[in-house]
This record gives sequence, C-alpha cells and structure tokens, in this order.
Amino acid sequence: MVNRRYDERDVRIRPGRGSRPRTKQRPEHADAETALVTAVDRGRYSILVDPDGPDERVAVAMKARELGRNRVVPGDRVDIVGDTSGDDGSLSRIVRIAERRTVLRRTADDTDPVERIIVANADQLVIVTALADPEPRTRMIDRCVAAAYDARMDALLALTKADLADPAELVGMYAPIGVEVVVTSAEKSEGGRIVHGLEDLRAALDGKTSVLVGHSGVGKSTLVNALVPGTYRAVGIVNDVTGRGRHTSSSAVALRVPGTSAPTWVIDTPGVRSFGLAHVDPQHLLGAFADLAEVAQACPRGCTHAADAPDCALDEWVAGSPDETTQAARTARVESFRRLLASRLGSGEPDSREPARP
Ligand SMILES: Nc1nc2c(ncn2[C@@H]2O[C@H](COP(=O)(O)OP(=O)(O)OP(=O)(O)O)[C@@H](O)[C@H]2O)c(=O)[nH]1
Repeated sequence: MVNRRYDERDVRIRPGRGSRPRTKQRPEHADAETALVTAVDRGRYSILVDPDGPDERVAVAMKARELGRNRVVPGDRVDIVGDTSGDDGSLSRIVRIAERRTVLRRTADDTDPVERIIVANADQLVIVTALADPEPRTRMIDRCVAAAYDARMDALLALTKADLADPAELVGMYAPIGVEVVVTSAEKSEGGRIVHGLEDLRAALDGKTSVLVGHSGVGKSTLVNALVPGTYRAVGIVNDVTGRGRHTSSSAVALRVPGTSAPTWVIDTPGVRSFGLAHVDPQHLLGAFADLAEVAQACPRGCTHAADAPDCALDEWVAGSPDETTQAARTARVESFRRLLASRLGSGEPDSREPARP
C-alpha cells in the first residue's frame, strides 16, 4: 500500500440535491388541457374538452394511475393529457382534479357503508316533487334541503303535476326558508308534451349547474326531456353532449340546457334516492339562515341549536320578541331550521344507522 499524502482528489464532490434534475420538480403535465366530466360509466369518463371555449369537443378519458383511488364524478373540472382530440377511438388521461366548490354525497347504505361523492361543483339542488300521484313527502323534501344547505348549495323545489293538486300549502312551507319554488304541469298535446311553467324553471336554472333529484314517477324525466330535448331513450340515456354510446348505468349524467343566457347544466341522478346527512354540520345549515346565524353567535360554545340545546340563543331570541307578530315569525323561522337539523335523523324517527336521541 502506497503511503501518500491526502490531496484534493480524495475529496468526493457530490452534486447537491438541489442541482440534480428531478422529475418531480418539473411542472407536471404542463401541456394538460382542461375538461368537464359529464358522465362516468365503468371506468370510462365522458368529458367535454375546453368547455364553452373555442375548441370545445367531446372526448373519452380514463383515470391516470397517479390519481389512485380518488373518485372522479360528473361536474368535476379536470386536467387531461394524451389524445384529447375526441376522434373515434381516442382516449385521454385525467391527471388532475380541480378543487371542488361543492360536493354532494349520496347516503351510505347497507351494502356500502361509505357516503360517496356523486356530483361535484353543483350550485343548486332541484328537488322534483309531484303535488299528487305520488303524494308529496315533506320529510324527503326536508332531507334534500338539509343536504343542499350542508353542501352550501341552493335548494329549488320543482313542484310538478299542478293540474292534479294545489301547490299553495307546499309553497307556503318552503318559500319562507329560502327555497325557491317553481310549479309545473305537463299536458299531452298532438306534438308531444307541453310543460307549463317550463320557462320559469329554465330561468331558475340559467347560468347554474343544478342537480335534479326525485322519486320514481314524479315527472322528472318529463322535465329533463322538455329542458334538453332528445336526451332520453326507453332503454337508457343517450347523452347529447357526449354524443356517443348509451349510458345505462345508474350514475349521474350532466346535460347542457339549451336556450339559456349563460352556460347551464342539469345533472340527472337516476337511482339516487337520498343524500348523505350523517355528517351534517349545524354551522353549515345555519349559514343558509343569515338572521339566525347572527343570533347564534351568542350561543354557548358547541351549541347544537337543537330544540333541546341548553341556553341556545335562538330560544332567547324568540322569547325576547317585541310583539306577538314578530314572535310568531321568529318561532316559524327557528322551527323550520330545527326541522331541517332534525331531518338527518329521519324526522323524529330513529335512522337505522343512528341511535335515537333522548
Ligand atoms: N297529470 C300529470 N301527469 C304528469 C305530469 N308530469 C308527468 N306526468 C306523468 O307522470 C308519470 C311519470 O312521469 P315521468 O316523467 O316518467 O316521471 P319520472 O320521475 O321520470 O319517473 P321514472 O321514469 O319512474 O323515474 C308519466 O305517466 C307522466 O305522463 C304532470 O305535470 N301532470
């Protein structure tokens, strides 16, 4: 072994971490384009590339592996790479999901204990309810309103079949709690169906993305058909926007509403009966009642604002009304809020998944 002196050749100079080119530090998919997800069917996503832009086109995408188990749902704004041409047989990849403004979850059930997101970025929940045949169920409406408010969405009540029953009672019940109400009736005519009140509905949807919900038979298909002609076929949905294929699964589909002043979408949710209310945050619900939210600032910390909540400022507010008329109005308002709050428990009846409250 040569005994030599230590010199600078013995010093190993390693490039610092910062100077090494690292893939992760490069902007990922800088060439990505933006798209709107309109439907999901067995791992394939119908998307609209450059929505409302000069190059708007329909395409099909799959989820990139890097997104892992993150769900992509109708209403999602996404970044896509790959073949985004939309040509026959083309397939792009969704590499990013934009931050969601709102999320609507469907209720967990026995077979699936998780409340899954079904729609993203909707502004409004449209609760389609028949005035008769089938009879309206206010408990179901309350649950939907609570879900909408909790998701920070507006609630719109579309009352159908006004030719069969008077809407006054339901209008009187929901209009005072900030729920916009539209009344329609469909009439058979030679050329198909005329839906009276359709223009009111279209105006209430204009410029927004609205999720339509309703039980079977309430006339939801009749409304969607009138708003977006040619959408439905007997065997399933052919998406006019995506243009291709048949959408027979029970997941939500976004449809563009023509004849409006600003881009307008309805998202139909076949088979969705109810929404996730297990984690309703009283503060979110309260946010939909600006006057009550202000009063509730004086509540004790952690106040649930429920009827049995001790020292709830809402009760003091009602009790301290200057006159009888004001007291009646305040009582109605607090009761409406509490009804929505209680609807997560199934309107007084214990929910199968939740213990009854004392
Ligand atoms: N009298 C009356 N009948 C209506 C009205 N709107 C729809 N209907 C009828 O109600 C029934 C149900 O209407 P649909 O539009 O199929 O209802 P849906 O909510 O889509 O129900 P599903 O198709 O079962 O999901 C049909 O027989 C319609 O003709 C209405 O305004 N007045």
